[in-house]
Amino acid sequence: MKLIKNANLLYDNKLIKKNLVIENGKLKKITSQIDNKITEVIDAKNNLVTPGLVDVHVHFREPGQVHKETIKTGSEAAAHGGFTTVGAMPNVIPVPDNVEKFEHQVKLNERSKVKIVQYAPVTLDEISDQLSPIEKLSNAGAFAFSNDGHGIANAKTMFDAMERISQLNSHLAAHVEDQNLFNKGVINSGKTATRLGLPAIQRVAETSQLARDLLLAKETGVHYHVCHISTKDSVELIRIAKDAGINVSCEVTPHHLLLSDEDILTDDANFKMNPPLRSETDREALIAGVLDGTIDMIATDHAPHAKDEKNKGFLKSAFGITGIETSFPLMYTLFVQSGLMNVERLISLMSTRPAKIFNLNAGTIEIGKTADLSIIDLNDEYFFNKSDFLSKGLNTPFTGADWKVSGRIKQTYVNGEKIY
Ligand SMILES: NC(=O)N[C@@H](CC(=O)O)C(=O)O
Ligand SMILES: [Zn+2]
Ligand SMILES: [Zn+2]
Repeated sequence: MKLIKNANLLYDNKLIKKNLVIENGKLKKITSQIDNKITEVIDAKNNLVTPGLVDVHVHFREPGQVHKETIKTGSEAAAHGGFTTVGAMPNVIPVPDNVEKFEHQVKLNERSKVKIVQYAPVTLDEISDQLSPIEKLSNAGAFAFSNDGHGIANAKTMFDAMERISQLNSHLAAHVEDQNLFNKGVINSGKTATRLGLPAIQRVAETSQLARDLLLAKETGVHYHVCHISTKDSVELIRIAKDAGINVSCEVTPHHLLLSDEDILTDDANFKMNPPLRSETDREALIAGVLDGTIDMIATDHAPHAKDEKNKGFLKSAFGITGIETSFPLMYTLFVQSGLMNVERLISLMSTRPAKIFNLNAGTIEIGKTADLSIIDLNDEYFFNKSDFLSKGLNTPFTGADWKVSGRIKQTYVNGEKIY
C-alpha cells in the first residue's frame, strides 16, 4: 500500500487536506491517519493533488512520422504536463482505417506511459468520401471517430457517418473546415495577413461547415464534438445549438484563448496552426464561451513537428504547435491566478468534463477507482525552457520572457504508478 500524505486534494469538486491510500493501483481510502500497512510514503508537501488531466486531442505521429514524435516521447510529454489520459488522432501514416491497421495502432499504443484512447477515422484515409468500417473499428476499440486535419466535405457522407456513429453511442469529433473557402490560406484573414502579405483563411471556412453539421447532428442525434473552435460565430452557433437541445460539445485550445493574430509580429511559423489564431474579438468570445459553459473543455491539439518543418516561415512550414507540456501552467496562470475562474473549474475543464463527455474512466478522484493523479506545485513560478520539454516537438510560441507561468507538475501517477 502506498500513501500520498499532505495532499491538498481536489475531491468531490472541493479542496481538502488529506492523505490518500493506494492499493493495487486503485484509490483505497482518503484519511487523516497513517496506516501501519503502508509500504511507501509520498509527501505531496501540501501541493494540489488532482485527478490526472485529460486531453482529448493530441497527435503522437507514430507510426509514420516518428521524427516528429513517438508514442514514447509524446506520452512522456503528456505525463510531464500532468495528463494521464489522451485521445490520439488518427492522422498517422498509415491512417488506421481498417481493423488490421487499427489493431496495430492499439498495439503500438502499449508503448505509452499514459492511457491512450484511440480515434478511428470517419472515412478511408481521412480524405475520401467513403466511410471507414465504423462498426468494426468501434468493436476493435475506437473510442470515437475523427478526420482531424480535414473537414468532411460531402454532407451525405457526414450524415451517414453520424447515423452510424449514433447507433453505436460513440462520438464524432469534427475538424470543421471547408476546403474551398480555406483556399490554401496559412493565416487568419485580417490586418496581419495583409501586413505580412500572406494568403488568408476566412472564418467562414470554419463556421459554414459547423452550421451545416449542427443541423445534421440535430437530425441524427449523434454526439457531435467540435475540435479546436476558433471564432466568435462558432461560439454563438454552438450556444444556439445547445439551447435547441442538439447533442453538441466542443473544445478550445490554450493558444486560441491566449493569442490572437495581433501577436504575430514576424513571419514566425511557431504561430502557424490550423485553425489559425484569429482576432482579439474572436479570442474574447472564446474566453466568454469558456466562462459561460458554452465551451466544454480545453484540449491542446498537441501537434509536434521537426525544426526544419517549422523554420520556413508561414508559407512553407507545417501547421500546428505543441501544447501538452505548457497547457496547465498557462491556463492556471492566465485564467486562475488572473481571477477569471477558480482552480476547481479549471480542473473540470481539463479533466472531469472531457472524461464525462467522452465516457472515459478518468477525471475524478473516487474510492475504488484507478489512481490516476497529478501533484502540482501551484506556487512555483518559471519560464518554459525548450530543454525541459520531453516532446520531440519544440514548436511553441510560449517560450520567452512574455510567458512567466505558475504551476509546475511535480509528479504524475497512472494506475497508482509514478510515470513522471
Ligand atoms: N492543428 C494543426 O495545425 N495541425 C494538426 C492537424 C489538426 O489538428 O488539424 C497536425 O496534425 O499537425
Ligand atoms: Zn484539426
Ligand atoms: Zn489536431
